[in-house]
Amino acid sequence: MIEVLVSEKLVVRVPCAVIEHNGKVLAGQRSPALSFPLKWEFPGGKAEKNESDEEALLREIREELNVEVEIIHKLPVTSKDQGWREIILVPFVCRLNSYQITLTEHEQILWLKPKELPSLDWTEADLNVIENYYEYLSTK
Ligand SMILES: Nc1nc2c([nH]c(=O)n2[C@@H]2O[C@H](COP(=O)(O)OP(=O)(O)OP(=O)(O)O)[C@@H](O)[C@H]2O)c(=O)[nH]1
Repeated sequence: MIEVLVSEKLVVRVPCAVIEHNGKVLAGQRSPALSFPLKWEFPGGKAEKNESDEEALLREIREELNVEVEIIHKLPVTSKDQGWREIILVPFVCRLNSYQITLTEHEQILWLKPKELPSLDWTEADLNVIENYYEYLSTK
């Protein structure tokens, strides 16, 4: 009999923020020292145990950008199989509540008009987020 070992895949839930300000959206470039070096992403990060998506998002944004944001809309959850793990992105459209951004993790940030977003080299999972954001904008 052939035995097949089916290992459980790690599933990582990552709330992230599409932060709007003055008609533009914030994109963050990952550090060259991290996984997916220099790829662009929406700021956020892995939720900790017993933390809601919203709590994790607000904490990550404080940690990464040192600003407060307000959640205004939840976009559809999107997932990406990365081989050894599955990333579940939980995106929220947010507005900035404080304006002095201090970067603690990202290489750089850019403020782009929504239509300019596809010009960057995003992590694969984010392409769905951008599509869903456009869908949201079209219904506003
Ligand atoms: N914050 C954020 N993470 C994203 C996005 N898209 C995407 O694939 N990810 C992935 O989700 C994971 C989020 O992890 P994290 O921000 O908490 O910490 P990290 O970079 O050290 O993670 P890692 O070392 O596990 O890859 C990263 O692997 C990141 O590449 C996104 O738009 N925003």
